[in-house]
Amino acid sequence: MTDGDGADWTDAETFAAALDRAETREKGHFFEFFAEGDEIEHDPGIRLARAGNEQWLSQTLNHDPAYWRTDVAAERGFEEPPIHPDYLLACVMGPSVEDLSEKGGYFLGRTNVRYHETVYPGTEVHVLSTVVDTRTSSSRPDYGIVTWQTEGYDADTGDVLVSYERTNMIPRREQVATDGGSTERSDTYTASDVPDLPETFVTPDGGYLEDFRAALDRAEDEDAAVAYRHERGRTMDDTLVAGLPLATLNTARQHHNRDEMADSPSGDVVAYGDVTRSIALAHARSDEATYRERRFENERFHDFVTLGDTVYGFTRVLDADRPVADAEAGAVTFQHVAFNQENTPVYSGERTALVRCRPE
Ligand SMILES: C/C(=C\C(=O)O)C(=O)SCCNC(=O)CCNC(=O)[C@H](O)C(C)(C)COP(=O)(O)OP(=O)(O)OC[C@H]1O[C@@H](n2cnc3c(N)ncnc32)[C@H](O)[C@@H]1OP(=O)(O)O
Repeated sequence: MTDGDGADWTDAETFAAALDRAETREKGHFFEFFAEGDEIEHDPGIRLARAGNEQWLSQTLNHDPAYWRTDVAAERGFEEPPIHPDYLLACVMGPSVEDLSEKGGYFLGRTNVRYHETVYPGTEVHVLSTVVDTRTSSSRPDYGIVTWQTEGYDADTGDVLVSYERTNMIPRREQVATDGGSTERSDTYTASDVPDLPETFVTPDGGYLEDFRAALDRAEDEDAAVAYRHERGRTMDDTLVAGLPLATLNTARQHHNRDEMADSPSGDVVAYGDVTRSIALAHARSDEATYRERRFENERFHDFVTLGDTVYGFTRVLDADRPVADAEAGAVTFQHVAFNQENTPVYSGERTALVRCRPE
């Protein structure tokens, strides 16, 4: 095979020499690119399709029929089966990766996740991020830490659908002197991540609002916590690790480039944080009568999840309100932990959802 100048590209040496001389057209941005207050519109945007929603829900075990059965959707007060909040969130973060984090680095956490509207299939979503904080990582001189506020909004109406603050480690173009912190990995799950745990755990009798309220009352009498694990686990396969993030336009090499990841600390591709969390949340939701998702706070990704790892879930119930008038549901605040087959926590976060009252 020769081109016009007679170069033989199938000759290994010729091609290796060409690659050596070639400049790489880079993707993504280094830490130095980001300055507080900068606004970045993420051009790809995304169109939310029912097929993508159903693929996400089936693969992550979020088997809640309100998201595909019209009769159940109507009973739950939706116009038609809507887009699931986990899928919506992942689809808003996905198109932002190319601009914000494709250069590499780790998704550390997210907070202030708010769902502003119910979203239906066919919605075109545009995504906008604002840099809210940049700082040097004291423990890893090759990285800085950036926090962005991101909003996904309806391209037709301009209404904000979901918003959150996300923090990543981002590689620096230039290394800087640090304050001398260690570059060793710290214990990634610290006591401060979990409220103090009493000796005794109480498990609710069921998944309705009354069950959570009764369990919290019982726990208070016995100086116990309402906490339990969920039985299901989900082993991370190619569909979950590479397929689902790509379906949200997430271009992070961590999920789909095994060649590049072989030399990274994880040694292999790692799961998209939104997939890992959605699986643990699905395990939790399978033990509760969810009505609506409301908000998430203090989400942290503590450790890598790689191909072949299995994701399980653990839940502590922190609070349960009285029913909201007319909705026949009330707010429950949970702390969820995703953990792997070695019982290592990989994700934790606080979630408030409306949970249905027991039917009459
Ligand atoms: C979409 C996507 C990628 C993308 O987006 O393209 C992804 O899905 S990718 C997959 C999901 N992700 C992961 O797989 C990461 C799992 N995780 C780990 O493997 C370990 O966590 C670690 C190796 C990253 C770090 O390990 P570690 O060094 O032991 O961790 P820590 O010392 O706790 O944190 C180090 C510094 O980050 C500061 N820090 C931590 N958390 C927060 C937070 N929430 N807000 C603000 N600052 C924070 C901390 O304050 C410290 O700052 P300093 O460097 O200044 O001390």
